[in-house]
Amino acid sequence: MPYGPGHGTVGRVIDANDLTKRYGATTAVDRLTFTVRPGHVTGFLGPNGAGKSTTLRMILGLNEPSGGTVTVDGRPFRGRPRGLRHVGALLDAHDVHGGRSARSHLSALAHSNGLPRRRVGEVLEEVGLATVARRRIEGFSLGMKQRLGIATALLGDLPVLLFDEPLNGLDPEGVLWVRGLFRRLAAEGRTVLVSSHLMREMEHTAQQLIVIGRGELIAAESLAEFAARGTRLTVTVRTPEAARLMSVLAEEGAAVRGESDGSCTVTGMGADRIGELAFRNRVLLHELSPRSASLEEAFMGLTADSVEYSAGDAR
Ligand SMILES: Nc1ncnc2c1ncn2[C@@H]1O[C@H](COP(=O)(O)OP(=O)(O)OP(=O)(O)O)[C@@H](O)[C@H]1O
Repeated sequence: MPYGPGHGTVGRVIDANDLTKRYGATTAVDRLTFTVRPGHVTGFLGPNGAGKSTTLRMILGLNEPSGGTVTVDGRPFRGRPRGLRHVGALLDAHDVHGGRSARSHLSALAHSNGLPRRRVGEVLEEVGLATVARRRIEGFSLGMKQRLGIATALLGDLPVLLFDEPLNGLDPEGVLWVRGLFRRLAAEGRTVLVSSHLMREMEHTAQQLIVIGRGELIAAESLAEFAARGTRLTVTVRTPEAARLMSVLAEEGAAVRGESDGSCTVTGMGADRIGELAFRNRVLLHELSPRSASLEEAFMGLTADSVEYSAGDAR
């Protein structure tokens, strides 16, 4: 897709300041402050109900903040939604008229937003729906609807793009395609904000992260910074003398957990020190493997207190 220097390089920043949204007694978004910059993909992460969609809707001006501000291009919300001429967005892939074809859906949007007709063909090609463009949308799979939603977001060829859970329903090939697309859009100098409730989806998609839980900011940093802060080293140890090793390590301040497969998981102590203590206490080791917690584990650890519904909840 053409996106030349004529579009300029300023005015692609999303700035939220103390952004708040209340629905009666529910605070969906709670004094969120963050900045989303152009040039890389920013993942907007949080468990279900964390307030991601509400935040995206406020960025678009579809919901009015109860407090604070959010600006795109320095312009605050002024009571009028930002249409397809200002910010490209995929909010809900199901929110389309099923009786229409993909082409007529996009043509109607292009017409009502004053966008050139040629964009319809271009975005259909871009998202891989050109060959099914005349089929009714109601026969589309969720993956095809996601592609159509992405086409809608791209229609205006805009510098700021928002995608709410765009990877939902895509097959592995579709996920790879969408990752490549987002990276290219960001490399072209656009601001790309992508929401998800799964770290494993963002791990290979985003370079920057904004993590929220129960409407509050938990982290706003690069993926590398998040990984360094959130992951903690554990060591897997196998020994025929587990009980003795556990007491030796516990005495030295490490936390040791026995696993169902007979191994021990040690936290709070490096593999070197564990090996040294085992040697000194003549404990035979069969395995000593350092292991970093996955980003998914780090994300779940950081948001554990803010999950609305978790396994085991009697709701
Ligand atoms: N129109 C509304 N009226 C009342 N409560 C709402 C409304 N919209 C959202 N909420 C509440 O606000 C909170 C945040 O919802 P939101 O949809 O923004 O979260 P989310 O992070 O996008 O979650 P999900 O991934 O499940 O869509 C939830 O507790 C939700 O029930």
